[in-house]
Amino acid sequence: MTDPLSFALSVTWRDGLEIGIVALVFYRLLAFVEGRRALQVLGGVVVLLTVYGLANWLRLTMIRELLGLLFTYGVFALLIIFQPELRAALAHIGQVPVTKLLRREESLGSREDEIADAVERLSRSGVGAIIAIEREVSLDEYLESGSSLEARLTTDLLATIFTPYSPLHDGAVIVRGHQIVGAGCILPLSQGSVSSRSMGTRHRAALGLAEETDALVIVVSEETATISVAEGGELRSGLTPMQIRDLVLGNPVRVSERLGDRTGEWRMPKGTG
Ligand SMILES: Nc1ncnc2c1ncn2[C@@H]1O[C@H](COP(=O)(O)OP(=O)(O)OP(=O)(O)O)[C@@H](O)[C@H]1O
Repeated sequence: MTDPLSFALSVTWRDGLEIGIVALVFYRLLAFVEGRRALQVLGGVVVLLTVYGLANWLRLTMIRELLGLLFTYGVFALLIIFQPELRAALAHIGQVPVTKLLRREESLGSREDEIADAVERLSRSGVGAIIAIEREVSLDEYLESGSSLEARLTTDLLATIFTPYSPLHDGAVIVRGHQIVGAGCILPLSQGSVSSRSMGTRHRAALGLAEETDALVIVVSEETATISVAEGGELRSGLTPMQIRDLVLGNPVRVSERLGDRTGEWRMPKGTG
């Protein structure tokens, strides 16, 4: 048996590098699934693995065999269930920093001000809107459902797009950097269990995108003029344009009313429906 000293001396820089890389991959993986439904399923898998380990240890052969079968076929089921998350994760990996640098816009205006002003204007005039701001995970697949644009992001343009009867007012606007790259886009509806039958599709779509990607999704309610934000699988309501500005900048914001939570249960802002 090797003693601890000779073991420590046998550790090379390659071992350190490998441990570092594996730790980083696990950390990024956990950070990615945090707040998504994958985390809940991961919890279920851990419970089943524990039961399997116990059954193995206690030699409960029938339970062990049954769980073995479940794991064999469960892999295929998980691949189908988590197809959107896997796609998002692969897209995330594919976005190497070089392509990100190339994408940075040449002129850096204050997009947070343009968006906050637009949200304020839309809310004041009771015009419904949904604005998805792309972050690390590409929103290209959702652009396909709407109209592609290459327009500089301005308050006026955002307000114009969502004006009722405008051809592009239905659906979401997608913002990438300082550009509006899509309008009239259809977002995935949240899979969360429905606790309010009056829940509207606009808020459900915002939460759906926030469950599948790391996008910041801003919603202005047509019915209540409430400003909400879906982010990291959570929907928060009752925000001010100033708070929207901070969130676009990436600053944390304290919000009193949380409508959605990480269990997938959520309800609509008071007074809707
Ligand atoms: N999947 C979707 N992706 C993007 N936008 C959507 C989607 N589904 C609905 N919408 C938008 O939401 C509008 C319908 O909103 P609805 O009244 O059902 O939702 P809501 O959450 O109650 O919002 P509001 O409070 O503004 O009424 C549609 O006209 C469309 O513009």
